[in-house]
Amino acid sequence: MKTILKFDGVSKIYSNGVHALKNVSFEIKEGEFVSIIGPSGSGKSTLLRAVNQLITISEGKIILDDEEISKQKGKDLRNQRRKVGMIFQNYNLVYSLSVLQNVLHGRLGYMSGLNGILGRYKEEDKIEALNLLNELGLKDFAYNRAADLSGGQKQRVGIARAIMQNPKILLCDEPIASLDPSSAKTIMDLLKSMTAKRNIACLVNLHQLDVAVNYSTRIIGLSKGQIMFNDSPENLNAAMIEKIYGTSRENLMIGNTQNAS
Ligand SMILES: Nc1ncnc2c1ncn2[C@@H]1O[C@H](COP(=O)(O)OP(=O)(O)OP(=O)(O)O)[C@@H](O)[C@H]1O
Repeated sequence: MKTILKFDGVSKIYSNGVHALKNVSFEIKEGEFVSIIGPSGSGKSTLLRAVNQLITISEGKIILDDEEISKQKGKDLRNQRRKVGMIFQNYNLVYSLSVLQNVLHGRLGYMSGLNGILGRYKEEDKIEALNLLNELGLKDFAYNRAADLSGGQKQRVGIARAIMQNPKILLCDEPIASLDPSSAKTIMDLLKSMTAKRNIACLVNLHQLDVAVNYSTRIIGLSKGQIMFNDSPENLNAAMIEKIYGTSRENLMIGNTQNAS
């Protein structure tokens, strides 16, 4: 399997002096589903935002699909960013627009500025967007305003928009943090199945340890900006959990630990 993302000795020091990432190195291969866990402030969001240069790293290299994105600028950076789909905790939809228009926004990075502003999408893009909405159980909502949907449905639109971008990797920043447990399961199941089917890698920030264990092919555990663990979920034992969170498993809200389907 091809490596799609590589962090090589990456550090990030914010202007206030906080050392949010310390010499972080790891690789993600095509089709992998990798969760990043760790206590609040351990650097999970910083790591995710570094991937497509939403923040500039202080040291090291980030290689995305064989090119060093941490050195790229302008058009090259824009082209690289097309390979990275994003899923947000708060969905980041345009609520005044229809569900279909929101999904089509996934194609904006491939269009000229004028065509994008005027919403001149290709017919094949519209067909693909409708097919994706069908796959996600939202076809009947295609012409509703995004504002009318429930949280779980909004996140499904977020997934459709990200996949519409034809990415090599999806970055998901706490994708289920705003959802009830049932919608959260639906979203995790969809994220896993839709990315596996398309061989898209998934890098997911999670606060829910049980979810990370149930869904991931690999878990990266961060503590104070450093990688403490980078292995399969089966190897995440109680001692390691304590090392990552600085507290025992009993003191964490874990939830149920049944395997995901
Ligand atoms: N823009 C910023 N400027 C200065 N410091 C920042 C900035 N963003 C994050 N930090 C600091 O960097 C450290 C890591 O933050 P980060 O948000 O990456 O952690 P996190 O693991 O995602 O936390 P949480 O789980 O609470 O979202 C924290 O100490 C945070 O206060």
